[in-house]
Amino acid sequence: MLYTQKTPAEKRAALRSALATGELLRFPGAFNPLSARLIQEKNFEGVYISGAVIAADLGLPDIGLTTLTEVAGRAAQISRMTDLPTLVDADTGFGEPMNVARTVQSLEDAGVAGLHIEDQVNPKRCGHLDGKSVVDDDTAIKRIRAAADARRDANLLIMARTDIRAIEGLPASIDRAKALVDAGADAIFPEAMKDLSEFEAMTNALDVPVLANMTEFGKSELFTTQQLKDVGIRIVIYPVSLLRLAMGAAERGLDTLLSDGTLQQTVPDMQTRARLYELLDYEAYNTFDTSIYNFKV
Ligand SMILES: C[C@](O)(C(=O)O)[C@H](CC(=O)O)C(=O)O
Ligand SMILES: [Mg+2]
Repeated sequence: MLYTQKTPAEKRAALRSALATGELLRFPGAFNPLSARLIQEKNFEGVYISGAVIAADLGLPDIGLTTLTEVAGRAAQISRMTDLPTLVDADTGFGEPMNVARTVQSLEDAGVAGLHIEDQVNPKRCGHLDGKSVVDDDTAIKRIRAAADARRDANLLIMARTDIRAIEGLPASIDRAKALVDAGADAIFPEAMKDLSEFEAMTNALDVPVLANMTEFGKSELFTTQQLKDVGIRIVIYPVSLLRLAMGAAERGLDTLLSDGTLQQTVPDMQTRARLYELLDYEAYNTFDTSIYNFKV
């Protein structure tokens, strides 16, 4: 009832131990707090909180327009709806290294289990678009060092994302990832890898967990969990997928309403009232309420 039964510290410790097993952890992106509950019910290992989704939700392109306050607020709403560990997209960290430190503490307060900070210059853009640029080694390292130093819970996962692959190629991307691990990154998110062999080169070169981004309509093919596991990937995100599915269904529904004048035909595609109430745990609230009114004096 209400929300998660686990503290952020417990979820962070759980993520650390799950990563230590060497299994592949699947993190679909929640597009709202309720969808995080769905992800948990379906037994995924974690919930991703996408910057692109937060921006899109506000009607904004994903070019660094959202603020730390907005991202931390959404991260808190989503994290408190699930017992699963959450991983949040902190973009470029919202400023200089000092700002990165504040970002880390704000997101830690929001209850996330981990976050990633990327090496793009501001204004950043979606990692799967062309025309990105990245900062130099020194700046990228300072961001990660500031992030690692700022956390108060040693289990908060600091993941470094590098966007350098699309600009300077795979070897540069491996060098950058190694430098970011030396700077204190607990895990690496190599953005826009071209194929499976590139993911494999990355996992072979590093001693820390590597994330694969299975975003649709991007630069990487949509590999299966088995394929990713076989090349040593330890976390996979489906950042925008649930939003795309929901918005696709919403658009088709609106078209049906326009053409038919009723949504009758679309009802079988809808989540039922019963299923919604189940996800919301209505029953528990009922019981709670009844127990109050059954109180005998
Ligand atoms: C992972 C990502 O950073 C996100 O914000 O979800 C995006 C996803 C996308 O735009 O498809 C990304 O840059 O890959
Ligand atoms: Mg993003």
